Amino acid sequence: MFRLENVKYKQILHIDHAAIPERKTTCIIGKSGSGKTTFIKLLNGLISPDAGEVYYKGKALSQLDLIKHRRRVIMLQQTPSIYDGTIKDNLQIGRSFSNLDEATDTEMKKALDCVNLHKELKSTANELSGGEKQRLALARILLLKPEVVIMDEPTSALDEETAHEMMQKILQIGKDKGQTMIMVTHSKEVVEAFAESVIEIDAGRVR
Ligand SMILES: Nc1ncnc2c1ncn2[C@@H]1O[C@H](COP(=O)(O)OP(=O)(O)OP(=O)(O)O)[C@@H](O)[C@H]1O
Repeated sequence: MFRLENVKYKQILHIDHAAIPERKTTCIIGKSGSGKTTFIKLLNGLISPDAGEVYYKGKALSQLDLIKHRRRVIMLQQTPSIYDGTIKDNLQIGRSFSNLDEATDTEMKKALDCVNLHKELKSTANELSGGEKQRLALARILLLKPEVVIMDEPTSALDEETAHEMMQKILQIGKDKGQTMIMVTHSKEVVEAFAESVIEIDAGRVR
């Protein structure tokens, strides 16, 4: 689904070749500072390589409309963006960015349930804890229909048990929708339990 050929980005990444399969869960692993976040930013076009090319379904990203690309390839950043307003506002804003109709209250409550966030839709989003904000951002993604979901350490602010349970649900939902899931993780347990493909980055290179 993704292919990187001779990609260079600053002094940070030098990728001769890497590929990510469609409709599978791929984990990106590697030490802190090795270039994992930079790697996934290249995939959704948040940054562009200085040399080489990233291909999505055989098309060079440099030739694609990146705004449209980012609706198909959604990225959940390490520190999620939470906007002023209620939980409901924060869920709807994702829908509107993706040009989708508003979600119903029932759909929103179901998404919150999936990520074990048991709060009222009218609660103020910025009063949530760090882990709760992370789960709200995940729920926002559950209400969208991307082809690819990229997550940067999605459960770093959660305890192990909650993290595992939630990942299981999110990845299952992704599979049911036929989505490709890509996830940066430091957790060996997550890799063992969920990875169908693994890319290890070591000092900016794929091992
Ligand atoms: N815009 C930038 N300009 C220059 N250097 C950068 C930039 N962004 C990141 N870096 C550096 O590139 C290296 C890789 O960063 P990156 O965030 O991709 O690592 P990471 O593997 O995701 O780390 P972590 O696991 O700690 O999140 C780091 O040394 C970082 O300081």
